[in-house]
Amino acid sequence: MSDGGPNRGGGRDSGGADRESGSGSAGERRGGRGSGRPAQGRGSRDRGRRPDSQRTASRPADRSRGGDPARRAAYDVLRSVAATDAYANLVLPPVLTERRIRGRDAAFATELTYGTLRLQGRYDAVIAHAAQRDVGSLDAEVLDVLRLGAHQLLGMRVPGHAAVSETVGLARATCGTGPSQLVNAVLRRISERSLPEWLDLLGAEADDETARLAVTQSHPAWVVRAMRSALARTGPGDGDLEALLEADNASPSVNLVVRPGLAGPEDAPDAVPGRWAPTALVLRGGDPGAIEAVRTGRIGVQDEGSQLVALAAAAVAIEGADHTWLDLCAGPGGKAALSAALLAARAPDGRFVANEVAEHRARLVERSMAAVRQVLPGIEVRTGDGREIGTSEPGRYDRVLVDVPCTGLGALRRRPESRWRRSPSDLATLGQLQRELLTSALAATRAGGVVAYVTCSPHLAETRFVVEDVLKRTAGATLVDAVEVLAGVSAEPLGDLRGPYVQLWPHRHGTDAMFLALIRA
Ligand SMILES: C[S@@+](CC[C@H](N)C(=O)[O-])C[C@H]1O[C@@H](n2cnc3c(N)ncnc32)[C@H](O)[C@@H]1O
Repeated sequence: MSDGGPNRGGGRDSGGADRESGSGSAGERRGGRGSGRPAQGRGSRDRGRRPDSQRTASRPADRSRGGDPARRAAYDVLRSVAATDAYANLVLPPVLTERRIRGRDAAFATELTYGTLRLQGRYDAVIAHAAQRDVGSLDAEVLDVLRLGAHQLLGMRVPGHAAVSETVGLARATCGTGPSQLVNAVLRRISERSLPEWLDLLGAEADDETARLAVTQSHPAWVVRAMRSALARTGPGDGDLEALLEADNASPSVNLVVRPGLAGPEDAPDAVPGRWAPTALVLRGGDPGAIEAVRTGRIGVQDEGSQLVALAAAAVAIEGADHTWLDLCAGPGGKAALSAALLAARAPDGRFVANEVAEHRARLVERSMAAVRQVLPGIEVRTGDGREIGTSEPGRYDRVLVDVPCTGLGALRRRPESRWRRSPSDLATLGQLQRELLTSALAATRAGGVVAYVTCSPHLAETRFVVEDVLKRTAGATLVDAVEVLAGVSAEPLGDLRGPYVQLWPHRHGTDAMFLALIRA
């Protein structure tokens, strides 16, 4: 649960803005829990304390007429996400900039937007109960307003009276007076129970354990089942399934990667060393864009799990030449930049090809690689279909990274809406593409070279099933124990990993759920 920020009754700093790379509100990370009940006295006291410099430029009367700017921004982003399939982390920052919503108001809007999206499944069940009707029968606009109100009441430290009255004001401004009365009635009913009381109630009504976890932890049931199966196959079993789902609902910290040969930890003085990857830093707060080394690309923003798999891909021993590397699916370029910097340290005259099928993402790769070119001139960024490289350049590369397009179920913390957009049918389409890309990667690798197959999904259909299928059809290819290789690059033992595959987890390692298989061609 998160702090509300000033004028929202919490009165504590709710931290910096969330972003794809994962900063998020410090309030949520602190894990404090409000009562979820009205707290009028606390709210009015805190309103008086709010420094002027932190206020959004609107008077209370304006806020109750039109909804306050932070709540309005969150509402508009939710509407865009629903209506245009937009990504919240791309839509929100420009909205905040254009409307000059800054500081703690920006942090409030960010937490309200991302928290509401992540916990939408939970809140829809609460709303259905309180409204005594199916949420599908509500207008989409009204439902979004109710979700925002539910998150303020049950997921943030906003006093009940402020959450209800400000959200009713928002409903009046966006949906009209009639719907605002419904919003008022439903939010008042929601505010009568605390979050634990609601979770007990919803859990008790669920048909089975999967349904209970799906509704209380706000994940589609098919994702709960997939996570259970994946946990059961990796290390200590699935006893911590609920902890995983909870971790998916929290904002991740911002991880930085110090690109070898380009920068050092002293270039990010507000960060502390990461736990596992020697290249990783964890930002203690603030905007990574304010760091000069980040702006110039010597340091990047990258999940520590992504760093670990790139480090392991570069570390696995190969005999003979080791200077021609390929990243088959490079966009937006985080792993390519780290890998190319590692190649530069080993072979400054080495050649690194970063391939990406989407032109706009290839431009992002170009940008990620700009600073690395200083230490590795032999970088080529290409736009093309990775499935063709195995045929056009057979046996050309010493090392190939194939970080395939996937459902992204391992990065749900960073993509608040993605769990509601994916469906099991995506697995069939992606599975075929993943097999073709891995087959091409193996064909592009010389005998004795190595392919690193990576996903940011733990779904078995995207991880070991793909690898095992392709291996059956590829003569001479053999698995290398990726757990052993990773142990050689990690600063600390990663615990109970079961080889030959590596599967990282948000709740066990604090990383995205990255999967790694190392295959010798
Ligand atoms: C998981 S992302 C890669 C992330 C990247 N390795 C990084 O660390 O920044 C997968 C990428 O594969 C690209 N892709 C999808 N189909 C492809 C294909 N047939 N050939 C090459 N790239 C493809 C997608 O556009 C996407 O940018």
